[in-house]
Amino acid sequence: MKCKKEDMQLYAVTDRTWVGEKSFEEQVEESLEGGVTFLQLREKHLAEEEFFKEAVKIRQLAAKYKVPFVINDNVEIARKVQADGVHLGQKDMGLLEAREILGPDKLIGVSCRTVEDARKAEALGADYLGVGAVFGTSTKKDAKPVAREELQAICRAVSIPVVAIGGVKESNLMELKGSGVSGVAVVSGIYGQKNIKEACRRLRELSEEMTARSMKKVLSIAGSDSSGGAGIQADIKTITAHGLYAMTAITALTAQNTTGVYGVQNVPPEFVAKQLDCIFQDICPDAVKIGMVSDSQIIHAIAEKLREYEAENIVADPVMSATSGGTLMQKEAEKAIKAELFPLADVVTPNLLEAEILTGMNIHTGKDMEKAAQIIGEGMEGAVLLKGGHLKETADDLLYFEGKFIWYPGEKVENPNTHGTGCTLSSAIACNLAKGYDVPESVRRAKAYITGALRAQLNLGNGSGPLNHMYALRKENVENIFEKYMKET
Ligand SMILES: Nc1ncnc2c1ncn2[C@@H]1O[C@H](COP(=O)(O)OP(=O)(O)O)[C@@H](O)[C@H]1O
Ligand SMILES: Cc1ncc(COP(=O)(O)O)c(N)n1
Ligand SMILES: [Mg+2]
Repeated sequence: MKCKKEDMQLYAVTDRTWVGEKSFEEQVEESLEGGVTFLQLREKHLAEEEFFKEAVKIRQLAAKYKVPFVINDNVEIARKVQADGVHLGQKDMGLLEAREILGPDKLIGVSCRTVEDARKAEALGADYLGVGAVFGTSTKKDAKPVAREELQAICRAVSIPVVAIGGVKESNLMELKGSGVSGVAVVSGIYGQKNIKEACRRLRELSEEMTARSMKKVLSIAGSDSSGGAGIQADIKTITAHGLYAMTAITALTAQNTTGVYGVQNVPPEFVAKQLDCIFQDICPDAVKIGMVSDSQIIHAIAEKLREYEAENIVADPVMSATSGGTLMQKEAEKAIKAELFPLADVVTPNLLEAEILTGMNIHTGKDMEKAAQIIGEGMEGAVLLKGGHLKETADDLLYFEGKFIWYPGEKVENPNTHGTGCTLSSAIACNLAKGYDVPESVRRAKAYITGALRAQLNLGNGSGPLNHMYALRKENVENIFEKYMKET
């Protein structure tokens, strides 16, 4: 399909009614900055020559933001400025004629209001449909709203993307949930607003929520911790607390609690690979965190699959032992993790003890940490985060990123319950990478999250207990949210 459903998320239709202090181009650029995903230039009264000049400028802007750009009605201008396509209303030039002029590769969008028209347009080769008006609109006063049932039926009848148009604004956008549309087309809700960029940001967020495409997915490849504080369980809680969707590939079962590790059962490497096939062939993750991987065959299987599926945003935590002291990685696996997983990672997150083993040096001072991070980073394109949780006075972490050192100073929280801190930190970094933050910002945000989870002072079990992953959702907040939900449903 030439036109992706995601492109329809926030489809802006220009209107020069509100040109004043800001020029038309400034307004369009602001909307692109705010997150518009598709741009239609709509001019009703410009002379041909001016329309052409303007279209050239707007086309460049759209290209700068890598957003598809179409012209309303005017196929000739679309051809001359080499726009990505054209949008045809019911009374505009016919689809076949436009296709003849523009060729097979350009996008042609068609306005329609009924299932019959929608089917016809798809059969004639339309790339997407604009259906409306879905609400009463100030732009087209005579446009009678299309009933929700009809909109739903249209979305079911065609396989090309459908964008809802007509009177869409922040206050009514969510009413389109469940209708099957791929996004919304907005005119005055964008260009009639004082702060266009902010309006677009909010509309985009709402539209993503409406189409339920907004949830990023994070995969944890790690071991299960029966006590729920580290490993897979810590990762699922962390990912969920970040508002994201958690998936898992389990590498080992551990029988452990806050006092120790009492047994480990590794999962056969082929079965780790099988879990990864199932994940990547269906719900492809936006980021991957790797935790406990106890032998080199499992490591090899993981590396192979991550390469095969070209996984992105990989955080590798070289877990060697539990806070309580139990061994979680066999000695022979140390080399494999360095050789096979580190080169694939965007960030690796050793603690001080792991860094000593990986480098063979003793680490006591900040300078030692810098030297160790540099050594670990050799032969890797990604960054090294050397965690300072085991320092005596502070909890300063060090990031070695693109040849530079970035320190994240951290106060040492008085809390003996640190089971799962490393797991939690690495999955929080993966969450932030999935959300689109760069590595230094992802680390900053993850560090803030872990500090809050330690400050919450949860105290469970007889040994070094787990963190409160849910601390940001205080009890009263959760209850309020739930109460509100119960009233609404
Ligand atoms: N007592 C503490 N106070 C504040 N931050 C801590 C404390 N213990 C650990 N951290 C932080 O938790 C994260 C995990 O670090 P660390 O405990 O060293 O890893 P690991 O769990 O792998 O041993 C780091 O950001 C570290 O600074
Ligand atoms: C299954 C499993 N994976 C990892 C850890 C390390 O935990 P930490 O986050 O304290 O380093 C653990 N204890 N158990
Ligand atoms: Mg650790």
